[in-house]
Amino acid sequence: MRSSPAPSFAPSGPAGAPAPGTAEDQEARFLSDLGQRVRTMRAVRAMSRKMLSQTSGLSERYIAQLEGGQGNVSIILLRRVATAMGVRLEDLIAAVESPPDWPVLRDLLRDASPAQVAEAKRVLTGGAAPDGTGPQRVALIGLRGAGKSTLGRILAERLDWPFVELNREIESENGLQVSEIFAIYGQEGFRRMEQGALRRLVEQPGPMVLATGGGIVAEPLTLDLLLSSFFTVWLKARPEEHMRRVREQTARGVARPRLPDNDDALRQLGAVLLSREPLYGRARAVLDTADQTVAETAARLTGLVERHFGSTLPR
Ligand SMILES: Nc1ncnc2c1ncn2[C@@H]1O[C@H](COP(=O)(O)OP(=O)(O)O)[C@@H](O)[C@H]1O
Ligand SMILES: O=C(O)C1=C[C@@H](OP(=O)(O)O)[C@@H](O)[C@H](O)C1
Ligand SMILES: [Mg+2]
Repeated sequence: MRSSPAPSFAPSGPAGAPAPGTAEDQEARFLSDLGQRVRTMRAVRAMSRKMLSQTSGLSERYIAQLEGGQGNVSIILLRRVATAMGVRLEDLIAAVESPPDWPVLRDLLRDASPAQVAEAKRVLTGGAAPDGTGPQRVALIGLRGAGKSTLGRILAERLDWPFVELNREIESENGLQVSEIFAIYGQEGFRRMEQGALRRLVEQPGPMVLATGGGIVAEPLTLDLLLSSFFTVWLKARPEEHMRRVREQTARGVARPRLPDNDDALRQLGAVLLSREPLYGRARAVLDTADQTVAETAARLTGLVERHFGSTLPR
């Protein structure tokens, strides 16, 4: 259980079901699950222990103990950890059932059909009813160096659709670079701005190819909005390839956050990819870009999108 990439944001085990074992066993499992959730959410957000330590004020050693399921963290310190990662405290411990109707809604949703869940989400988010054809919108997701920007631009050109880079939208809306937003407002602030920018794009009419930022899958509401409003494609590669591509870009002078050139950086990238795989895997389509040239991948991506939209594409 601990070694598998548990889907984030979901409490482990059926809610309310009594856990087997003695009270001590259950408590040890609770702490271990809590630690696993902290580790997974930190990895999904690509935060090193050092970064989390700096933003939360907890020592790296303390965070390591927490993630290892050792020691009974105080609720205030756990709150600091949650705030530093931009997650809800209840997502770290278990679902908190605060609104009085929550248990009823939860039970209804658990037994609902996919169509009922989709309708409930549409009502709750104030979204428009689907018109059956679906908007001509494609979003590319994946880890840094997946090819979202490169392939997105080529795809948009071939389809003659506008190309939008979400991180550039966020930068122009807020008058700050992504790195500055992270430095000033932290992960939580960036994810809020990212969600706002995505909402505004979704409200715009017309077709679009969108290149997202690698961490867009970290915030459940943002991911849901993306999945429900775009034909999403996960551009997949191996950690070494992500690493090599980003390094080659940096060497060519392409402006992007650097990746340190060491084994630890590769290990971290691998851990981030592993933790995000269940989230990236929610895309409607997956395109493996490993051992492929840009031209080959671009041709396959264009074919994939054309097959999906079929006759609705202008000829
Ligand atoms: N098969 C491939 N698909 C996409 N990009 C590739 C491929 N092989 C090599 N690359 C290179 O990898 C880099 C991908 O970078 P980029 O498009 O900026 O990724 P992202 O926007 O996902 O971070 C580019 O320099 C591109 O030329
Ligand atoms: O993977 C990530 O956590 C991030 C990827 C970046 O986007 P790119 O994938 O465009 O580099 C950017 O959104 C931010 O620095 C966080
Ligand atoms: Mg990019």
